[in-house]
Amino acid sequence: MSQQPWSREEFEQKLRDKGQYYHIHHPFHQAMNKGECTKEQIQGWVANRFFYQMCIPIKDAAILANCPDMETRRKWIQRILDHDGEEGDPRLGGIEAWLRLGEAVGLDRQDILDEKLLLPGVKFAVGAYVNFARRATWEEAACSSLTEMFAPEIHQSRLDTWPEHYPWINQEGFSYFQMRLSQARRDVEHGLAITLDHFNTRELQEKALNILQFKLDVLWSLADAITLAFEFNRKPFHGLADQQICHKGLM
Ligand SMILES: O=C(O)c1cc(C(=O)O)c2c(n1)C(=O)C(=O)c1cc(C(=O)O)[nH]c1-2
Repeated sequence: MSQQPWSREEFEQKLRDKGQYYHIHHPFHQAMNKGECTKEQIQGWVANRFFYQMCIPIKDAAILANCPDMETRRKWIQRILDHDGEEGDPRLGGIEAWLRLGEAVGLDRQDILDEKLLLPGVKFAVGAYVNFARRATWEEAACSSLTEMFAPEIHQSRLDTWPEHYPWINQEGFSYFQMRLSQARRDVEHGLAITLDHFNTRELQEKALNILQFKLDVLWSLADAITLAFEFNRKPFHGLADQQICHKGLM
């Protein structure tokens, strides 16, 4: 016989407990927030995280494409506008704000766009997330966005520690982290409501926890790839090529 579903409150708590595996606990993120990273390491993270940034609206468009519910689409579409920015709106979209963070840490905007520092491991991790959103149901894909429950804390910790640890970073670069504090909280409210409503048997609730773990794995793998390249100096094709090599497109 199948087990009783957890109550809404118990289920939400189990989702929130997954925060113990959030990338805020990854050694690379911990080092960044303790001021232990070099300029090259910060640049490596910013340039690679940009790929995640670029793919978020593509992932959200995939969710919209799979969602027959107009009310949900009306709310979900805001996520795309948050990242792409709206025409005529002086507020920055997330992608532009991230490019400015890139400039603030001393990177060239065109180099970021040309993926000069992008690692294959990061592409694979982010690609897995986008492809999951394409293939899964829209409720499952919405559930996978719930790592955002834990994101305001990591953005806030950067705002709290980076200006002191990395005085060479131009302060204007931090506006992305500031922006996301409120945007992530609003997104979570919506994503969580969808998840708590849809995953309403014990089997489905366990599936939701597994989906959230998948997304935690994506973020952890991304940080692992960056660690190998920028902390242990083992970029792909180390010893075989002078410059960084990575395929383009093909996702
Ligand atoms: O900097 C971070 O550590 C971090 C993590 C995450 C996340 O938890 O997936 C997101 C973001 N930032 C972020 O800025 C963002 O816009 C975002 C959207 C999503 C998503 O899954 O839809 N995650 C995240």
